[in-house]
Amino acid sequence: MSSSSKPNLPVTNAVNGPPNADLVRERGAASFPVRDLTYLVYGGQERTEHLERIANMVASDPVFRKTDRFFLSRTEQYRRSLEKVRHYKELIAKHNLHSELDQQDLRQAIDEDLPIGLHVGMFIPTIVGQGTDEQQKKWLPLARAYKIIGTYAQTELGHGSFIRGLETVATYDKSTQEFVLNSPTLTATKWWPGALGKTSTHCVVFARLVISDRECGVHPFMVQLRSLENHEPLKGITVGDIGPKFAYETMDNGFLRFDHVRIPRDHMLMRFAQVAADGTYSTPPHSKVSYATMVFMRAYIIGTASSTLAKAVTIAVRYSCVRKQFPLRSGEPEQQILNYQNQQAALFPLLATAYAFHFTGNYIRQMYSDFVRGMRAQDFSVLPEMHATSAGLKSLTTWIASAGIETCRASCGGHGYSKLSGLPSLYANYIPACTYEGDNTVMCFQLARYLLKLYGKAQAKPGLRLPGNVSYLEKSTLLDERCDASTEELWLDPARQLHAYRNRALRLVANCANRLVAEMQKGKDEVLAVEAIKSDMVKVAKAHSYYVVLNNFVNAIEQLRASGTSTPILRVLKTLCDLFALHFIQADLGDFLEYGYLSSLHTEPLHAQIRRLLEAIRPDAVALVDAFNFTDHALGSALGVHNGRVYETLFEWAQQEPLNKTQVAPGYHEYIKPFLLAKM
Ligand SMILES: CCCCCCCCCCCCCCC/C=C/C(=O)SCCNC(=O)CCNC(=O)[C@H](O)C(C)(C)COP(=O)(O)OP(=O)(O)OC[C@H]1O[C@@H](n2cnc3c(N)ncnc32)[C@H](O)[C@@H]1OP(=O)(O)O
Ligand SMILES: Cc1cc2nc3c(=O)[nH]c(=O)nc-3n(C[C@H](O)[C@H](O)[C@H](O)COP(=O)(O)OP(=O)(O)OC[C@H]3O[C@@H](n4cnc5c(N)ncnc54)[C@H](O)[C@@H]3O)c2cc1C
Repeated sequence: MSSSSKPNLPVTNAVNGPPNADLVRERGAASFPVRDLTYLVYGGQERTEHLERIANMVASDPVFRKTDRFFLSRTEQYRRSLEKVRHYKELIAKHNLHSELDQQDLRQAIDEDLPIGLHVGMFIPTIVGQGTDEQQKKWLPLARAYKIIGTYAQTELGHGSFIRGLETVATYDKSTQEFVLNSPTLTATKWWPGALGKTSTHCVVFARLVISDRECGVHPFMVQLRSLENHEPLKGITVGDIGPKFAYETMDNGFLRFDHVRIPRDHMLMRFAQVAADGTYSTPPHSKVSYATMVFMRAYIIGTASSTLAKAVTIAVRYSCVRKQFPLRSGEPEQQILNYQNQQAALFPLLATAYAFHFTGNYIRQMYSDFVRGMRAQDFSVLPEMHATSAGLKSLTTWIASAGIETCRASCGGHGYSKLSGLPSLYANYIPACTYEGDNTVMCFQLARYLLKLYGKAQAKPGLRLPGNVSYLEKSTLLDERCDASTEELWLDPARQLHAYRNRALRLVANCANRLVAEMQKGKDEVLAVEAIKSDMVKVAKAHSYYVVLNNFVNAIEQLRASGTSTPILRVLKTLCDLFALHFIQADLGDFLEYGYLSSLHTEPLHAQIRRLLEAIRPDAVALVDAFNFTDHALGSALGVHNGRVYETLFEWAQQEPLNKTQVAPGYHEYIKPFLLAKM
């Protein structure tokens, strides 16, 4: 079956001409209607077409061009991103894109780490989440109209993960009803906040509140940094850019120091904790409620892992269909490299994972909106589950996506190493997601601690009912059960796949809990006992998060089946889900073998079934990446162009290299000529 209709996307940036014949053939051979899968991914036909209109507008707009980015200096890249911000604002006005969703769509289409990312992603959400109604009324209209530009300044030179260790102080001065912000040490310097260095006029600063020498913990404060007239830093404020980074050149990550800067009392964001005029402090209803913006951003990051990985896989799969190396036998035509099993084994599990993460993103969005509804009604009961689940999923998805982009790059051979492949910058700009919004390892501890607690509770109180995704912790009898997937066919049973993931997670939790007890029996207190099991805690968090991802993928397919999704689409999604499930068992086989859950009786059919799944996906691989519907602008890759004119595009883009502006190299006269022409 061929695609039901052609995607309505322009082929920008790529060199025009007849499309690559192999890609055309692959597209014609898809077993499912590609367009329908695109609608499924983006939430229906109408929404897809709306996104395409925005994507087309951006892709054909010269201000948003990306192809020159590799040849610009850091300062030029920052200036260009400001130009894009200005144009983004002009387009909002011109096309009446005033809704939050429209603006999000537009930013996504622009596809760059713009210096307003923190303004939109953390500054405004913190005002919304932590500000009183009056504070929201005062700052939100200004922020939404970009009359002020803000960021989220929490991390310091000396502390990021350990928020309670922050050193910036906000001392309440009752006589003037002001807070005095101060950076008492070098390590108290705010360091890293995006757009802090050069762009922001304001920021939400996290500082330790001190009232009459009493420490009241870390709280958020609204602080103006720069003049709204001339952008000069205000008195007492030292601010600047932190300098060169691994990548992320368009973002002015900054430093910030306060020298006894005074702000009015109503600049503390007081939705949950308050300081009255006389200095009376009211505690928040939950001690971690001021961390809520981070939970929001973690949920957002989980949602973007799918699209980021999908971009890398799209580039690598398309290129692997165009690229040919070696005939199988002499005299035969050369093979597309995607026909090689090793290439499929590298790329198809990542393709499956990009789809798996799509459903994880839907799940966390739903969980987050339930949580926000609860918070508005002063119900914080879901916070621990939301925090733990999002911390674990943020870690797993960003780790897999980061490693996956690198696998895609390596799978493109030499051309993958060229920046023109788009993969090096995709990787370099994405990997900090493993660090920001909570170092992944530190986040894993949070989830593991939550699971260990619930496991302990379930052990102490048989019959206790735990919430959905953690209910398996009640069932210690699961530990005695073994895998019975002794044939290839049985490995395709979702119940058996989930059983394996649940069993592994429970075993690791139980093992960790036992080790904790054993360490304490050796005489350690609980704190030191936890230190002795920390690497196991990371494994626990990952194992649980894998289970959550798979469970959601399986459930999503069931829901799609129930809502009448067509058989070809269900079939291909089921194949991807199977590959996701089996690949990550194969990747962590030791976990499953160690406790005798699996034996060679099961591993042989497991490996064989994975090989069959790779073969099953091969004819649909191009259609499956096409269904993500990226424009050439979004991919920014000479290897991933929709028309497959890879070599023509690479050649043309390389001509832009500044070294090619002259035939004779700069430096020739000083450095090459002397030894070439030297007498022997
Ligand atoms: C949809 C539209 C979106 C628009 C987006 C626009 C585009 C945006 C693009 C932007 C791109 C991305 C840019 C990146 C920007 C990056 C920003 C940042 O990095 S901001 C800084 C982030 N910093 C961190 O994440 C720090 C990590 N550290 C922590 O979170 C915490 O310190 C800690 C959790 C590690 C420990 O906290 P601590 O206070 O020390 O608590 P304890 O460990 O003692 O735990 C006590 C207790 O509290 C529970 N807890 C901890 N945190 C939370 C929480 N957040 N919520 C609920 N509960 C929490 C913990 O589990 C313990 O529970 P207990 O029951 O006692 O065991
Ligand atoms: C690109 C980028 C953008 C950022 N944007 C912002 C921003 O806008 N605003 C902002 O406030 N911050 C921002 N940050 C800072 C970021 O949030 C922190 O860097 C992050 O939270 C990690 O904290 P850290 O740097 O203190 O790492 P550390 O905690 O110092 O981690 C170093 C190592 O120590 C390990 N470790 C730490 N604690 C423990 C422990 N208890 N047990 C065992 N191991 C441990 C970690 O796993 C890690 O391997 C940004 C960072 C980057 C890279």
